[in-house]
Amino acid sequence: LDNGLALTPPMGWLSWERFRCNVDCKNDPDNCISERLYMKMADLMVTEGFKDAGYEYVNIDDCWPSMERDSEGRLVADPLRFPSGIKALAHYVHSKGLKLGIYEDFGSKTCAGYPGSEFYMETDAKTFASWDVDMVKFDGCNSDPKDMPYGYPVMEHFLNMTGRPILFLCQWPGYLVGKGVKSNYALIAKSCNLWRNFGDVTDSWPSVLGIVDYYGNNHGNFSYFAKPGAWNDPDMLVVGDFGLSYYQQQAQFGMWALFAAPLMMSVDLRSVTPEAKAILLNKNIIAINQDPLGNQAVRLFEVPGSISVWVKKLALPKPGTVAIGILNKDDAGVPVKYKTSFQDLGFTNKGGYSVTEAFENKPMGSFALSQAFTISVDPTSLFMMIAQPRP
Ligand SMILES: OC[C@@H]1[C@H](O)[C@H](O)[C@@H](O)CN1C(=S)Nc1ccc(F)cc1
Repeated sequence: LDNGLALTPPMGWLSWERFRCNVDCKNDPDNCISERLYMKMADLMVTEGFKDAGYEYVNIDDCWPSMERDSEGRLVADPLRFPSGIKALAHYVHSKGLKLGIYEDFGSKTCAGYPGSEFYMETDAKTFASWDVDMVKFDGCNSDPKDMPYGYPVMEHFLNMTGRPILFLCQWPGYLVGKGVKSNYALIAKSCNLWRNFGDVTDSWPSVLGIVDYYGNNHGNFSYFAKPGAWNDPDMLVVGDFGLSYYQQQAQFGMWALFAAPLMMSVDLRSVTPEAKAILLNKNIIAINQDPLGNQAVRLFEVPGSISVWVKKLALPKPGTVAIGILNKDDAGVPVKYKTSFQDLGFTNKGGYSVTEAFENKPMGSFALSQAFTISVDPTSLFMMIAQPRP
C-alpha cells in the first residue's frame, strides 16, 4: 500500500500468541488483556533496548472492546480493563517514542466473538484515527472470503480518508487458503501494507516449519509482491516463549529476517531470558530483515526432511550482496554437511565472494566463484551467511 508507511518491514510487539484472550483481570491482573499490560510492554521495549534496535509498534489484538458499541455505534474499550481509554493509551505509548496498533475484524464478530466492523467500517476507521492509533490489524473471521476483495480496499479507503497515517495489516489472503479462491496479490499489495497469508503461528517447531514450508512453496508467487510498503506476514515471532529450543528460536528469527517479514514479538518482556533477548536484538539479522531493497528470500531448493537453501538479495553494505540461509529440518542427531560453491548456487560474480557467518558476525574468508566449500548445519538449526561480491 503506497501510503508512505512500512518502507521496511514493521517491527514491534503483539499480544496475541503469548497472551491470547485472557480477560480475567480479577484473578490474573498481570497477564490479562488490559492497558497495564501494553503500558508495561512499552516501558520494557524502551528500557530493554528493543526500541533502539528498531522495534516500534505495541499492538493490541482481539478481546480489547466492550461487547456493546455505544449509542453512536462506536467501539468502546472494555471500561474495566482499559479504564483510561485507547486514546490515553496511545498517548502513553507515543510518549515512549513508540506507536500503538489495534485490532478489528472485517466480519460481524472478531474471532473471539467481540463486535466486528461489518457495516461499521467508516465509523471504526474514524474512531481509530480520533484515538491517534498508528496501525490496524483487520482480521477476517465471521465473514465471506468472497467479499474480501471488495471489503478490504474499502476499509483502506476509509482509513485513508481520516488523513491520519495508519499502517494497514490485512488478514485477507490467509482466509482464502484452501477455499478455492485465488489470492489477487497485486490488489492485496495495493490495499495493504502487510498481509497474513497463512495460518496462525503457535509456540512450536512444527508450527514454524509449517509456515516455512508455505513460504518455500510460494503458491501464487506471493514472495515477488514484497516491496517497501507491502510485505507478506508469516505471523508473530515466538522467540522467548516456551516451545522452541535455543537453535529453533534462532532459526525462526533468521527465517523471518529472510522473509522480509514484520518482526512482531509475542513474548513476555518481563521474563524474557538473556539468550532469547540476544536473538531478538541481533543487529546483523535485523539488518537483513530491514534491508532497504525490500527483497523477500526465495527457496532455491530443498532436500525433503533435510536442508533447504534460501537467498535474499540485499542493497547493503553494497549492491550484489546476498544473505544465504541453510535450514536443516533434520532432527536425527548429527549435523548435516552441505558441500557447494557459489557457482553451483547460481551466482556469477567473477571475483568471487567474501563471506561472513551472520549470527555471530564471524568472517569466513573469500571464496572464488567455483571454489567448493562445506557448511555443517546442526539439527533443527539455521546457518546464515552474508556474501559480498569481490571486484
Ligand atoms: O482472535 C484473534 C486471533 C489472532 O488475531 C490471529 O492472529 C488471527 O489470525 C485470528 N485469531 C484467531 S485465534 N483465529 C482463529 C484461529 C483458529 C480458529 F480455529 C479460528 C480462528
